[in-house]
Amino acid sequence: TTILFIYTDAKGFQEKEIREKLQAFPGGSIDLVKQESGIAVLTVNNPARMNAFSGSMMVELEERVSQLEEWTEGKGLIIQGAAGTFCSGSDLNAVRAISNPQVSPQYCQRYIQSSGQSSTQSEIYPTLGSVLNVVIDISNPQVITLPSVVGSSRLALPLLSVALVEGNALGGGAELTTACDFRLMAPGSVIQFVHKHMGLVPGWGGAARLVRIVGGQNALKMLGGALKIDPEMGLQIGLADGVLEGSLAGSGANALLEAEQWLGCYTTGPAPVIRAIKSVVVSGRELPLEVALRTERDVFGTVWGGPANLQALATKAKHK
Ligand SMILES: CC[C@H](C(=O)O)C(=O)SCCNC(=O)CCNC(=O)[C@H](O)C(C)(C)COP(=O)(O)OP(=O)(O)OC[C@H]1O[C@@H](n2cnc3c(N)ncnc32)[C@H](O)[C@@H]1OP(=O)(O)O
Repeated sequence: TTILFIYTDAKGFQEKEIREKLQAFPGGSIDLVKQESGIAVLTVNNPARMNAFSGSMMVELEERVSQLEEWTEGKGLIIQGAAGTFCSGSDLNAVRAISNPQVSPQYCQRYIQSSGQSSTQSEIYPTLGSVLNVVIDISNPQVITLPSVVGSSRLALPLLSVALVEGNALGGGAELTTACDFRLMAPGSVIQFVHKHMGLVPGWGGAARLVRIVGGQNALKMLGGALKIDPEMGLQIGLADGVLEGSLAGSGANALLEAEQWLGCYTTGPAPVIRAIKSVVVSGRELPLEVALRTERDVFGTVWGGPANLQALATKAKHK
């Protein structure tokens, strides 16, 4: 299965073992609603901790992404946080427990053994990060399966994805926003890579993606200054793709409606065509040119002569 592939492929970790370790830190949920419109909504739901990621939520995220991979009618994905705020990163209670072997000696011992690390406390924290990295990076919301004709491995979900940022996206939450194609910010919202204040750097792939989104100069400033990026600054540096209207924002339902309308501009049309668009753009961005060109030709072959193409030819469309 996909899950098995993910976990066994990643540094030799076994699925069951990793699941058990993460499940030792429960709380919250990752909720998925697939809609008729072809747009799914994924909600990071742990409001008592400002939607921080518990261990069990990591496991659920991977499961939801697998479900999205199997959703062939899907075109778009909105990732939001529950109760008007996005995500405050890792659950600090779990991080503290793992950083202190006296709180959870058995867990730490097993963890250290399986990861081949030594047992000093300073090595335990980054080790947790690498487990989270395995889960987030490989099952990040951009992970896609290219059409089988390409014979390629997973790159990203074949869905156009948006992070709907209300309230705060901090630490790992800021990293999660970068795993989406687009970011929409509500008035008053903040994206902040607080890693420096935690004595850290991003470890979930957030730095590498951030550089691609805003460029090296802006990424250095954002990480170096742990800058609070508001919607205006977000637009200015290209981190935000849009700002929600003040009149609609503030109520979760309205913000979501607005995000759906915004995303609908790009997902209107037949699913195979929208998914093909995502595939050619991701392969163009992520793969070496020669491979990307080959991929594009193959993806083209999946829509050429397809229903949408034939219908367009039959209607003698004018594009003005
Ligand atoms: C740096 C990367 C690293 C990784 O990759 O693993 C991380 O992501 S570490 C986590 C980084 N995030 C933080 O440090 C967030 C810390 N929290 C805050 O700054 C504030 O709580 C804030 C701004 C999110 C919200 O402030 P506000 O005043 O509106 O609410 P409270 O502070 O009263 O928060 C309510 C409640 O939520 C708990 N909380 C918030 N964030 C976390 C978290 N990341 N993990 C666990 N719990 C969290 C907070 O402690 C409060 O709980 P309570 O029991 O009511 O005291």
